[in-house]
Amino acid sequence: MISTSRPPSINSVGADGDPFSALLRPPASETEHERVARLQREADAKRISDSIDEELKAERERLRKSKQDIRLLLLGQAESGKSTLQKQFQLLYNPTGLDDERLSWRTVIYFNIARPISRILDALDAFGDADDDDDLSDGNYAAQDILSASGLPVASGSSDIPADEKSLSPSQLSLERQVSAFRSRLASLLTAEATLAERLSGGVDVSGSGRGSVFVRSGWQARSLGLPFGRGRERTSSGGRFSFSGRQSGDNPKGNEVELRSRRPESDEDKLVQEVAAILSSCQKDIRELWSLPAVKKLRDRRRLKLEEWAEYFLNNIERVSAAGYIPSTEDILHARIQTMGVAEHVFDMSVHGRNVRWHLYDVGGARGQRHTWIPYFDDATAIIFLAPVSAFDQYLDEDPRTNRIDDSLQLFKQICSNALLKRAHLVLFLNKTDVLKAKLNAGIKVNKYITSYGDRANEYDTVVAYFKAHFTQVHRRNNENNRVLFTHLTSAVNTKAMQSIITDVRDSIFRGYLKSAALV
Ligand SMILES: Nc1nc2c(ncn2[C@@H]2O[C@H](COP(=O)(O)OP(=O)(O)OP(=O)(O)O)[C@@H](O)[C@H]2O)c(=O)[nH]1
Ligand SMILES: [Mg+2]
Repeated sequence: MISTSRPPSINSVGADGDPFSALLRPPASETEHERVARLQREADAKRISDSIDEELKAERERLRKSKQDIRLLLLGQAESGKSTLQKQFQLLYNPTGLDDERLSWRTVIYFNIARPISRILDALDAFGDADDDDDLSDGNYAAQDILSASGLPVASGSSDIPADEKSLSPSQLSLERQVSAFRSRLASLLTAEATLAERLSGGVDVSGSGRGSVFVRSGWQARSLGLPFGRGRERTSSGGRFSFSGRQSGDNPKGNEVELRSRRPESDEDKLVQEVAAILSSCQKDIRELWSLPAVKKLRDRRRLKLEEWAEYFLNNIERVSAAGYIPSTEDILHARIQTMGVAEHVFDMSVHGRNVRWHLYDVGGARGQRHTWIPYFDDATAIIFLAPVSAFDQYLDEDPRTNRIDDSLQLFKQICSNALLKRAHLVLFLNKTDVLKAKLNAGIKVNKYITSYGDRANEYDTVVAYFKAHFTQVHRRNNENNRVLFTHLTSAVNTKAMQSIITDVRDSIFRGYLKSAALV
């Protein structure tokens, strides 16, 4: 048996020759002045040590609490509507946040107008008024291909219109001359397109972005309001995630928002926006004329020119959007298009059935080149909303023009359903852009022309939606080891009224699952 003696008390160590005690003891020759300095040093060291202990305790508490946070991933291919859905969450849970950003959306909206105008002119140059019946599988891709091969000048400021024709309005000239006249009259807007793109992207060029789309990181709002990137509403957490804050003010001091407002008028970015606003208002009539040109309608009808839904929306609203003093409406912001780069985190504090829970929404970039950035967010995801745009049956990926968008969505959904890291996450599917689907079917676009397996089923909304829904459900069923329930909604992410009730439904079902799993832990 081992016998131990009682350890010496701290007061007795010096006396029994303990070496540590001897080291800690002040020298016998210590003067009064040295003693005061030593005591001061010891007090300082204790204060620092106490504050480190406090920080560690707070960090442990923050981690403990954050484990109880809900983490919701918005996943889906590019253009599926993830950022639009995030805006709907913002409208519901942090509406003032959207107000703060309202003016900065002008940069995006002006870009969303300048880009399609340049595409319309390119398509007119390439195809003119040709009455051929060539029906291409994808007008945009083919048009782009032909355009790049044709080497046509884009956005040229000069024109070779004879002086006596210059006073004529474009509609009074032959189509070729009209296009040339439009290019000349819209030259400053066409030039502004590149400057707006540069301003939005902060000079970051992402390869494979297709059709010259502009990718932005979260925080672009601050940049477009004249703040250096990384200030204002953005912060980078230790994990390198970008985030916007909702209601809470912890890492988003109110002072920054005040600064955002007060600095806005002098910024260079603002000058650019004001210049483009002036250009737009001066060439509004030409834009309207170009947009209502029969040759443009013909190109669209013949699918030689496929404009995205946001391009049509802003061109249809050009009068209002290009009016002096224009301030984007909430609907305009919901329609504005800008590609997400990486992962943007948005934090909302929500009270659900009397319980306060912090929600982290992760809005990811959906283009193929962006998908690798999703993985670090998988292991602690509480829930996923997967968005599949069902209107995209006649579209192909910008990143890979041979892949049909619906096909890509199904492949991606399969990967998400079968991913081991995500197997415990609550799964919600939004079959989105149902309004665009309806419009396409009403315009007579045939599903079976793009998706041969559709066969001779009726080309009407209910049948088409049921067909796509069955495919997604089947993918889920075949990749559902955990017998996880799939919650499906038919959505139009730009429809605020409908979305608010769907979001509330989804929020409640996620919250119920969250409470259930918390009870099991
Ligand atoms: N009409 C209509 N437009 C929609 C709908 N959902 C999204 N959009 C528009 O489609 C465009 C693309 O939507 P985003 O939310 O930016 O797409 P995203 O999934 O975030 O795309 P990435 O950031 O590239 O991954 C925007 O102009 C939206 O306004 C919808 O249901 N109906
Ligand atoms: Mg996005």
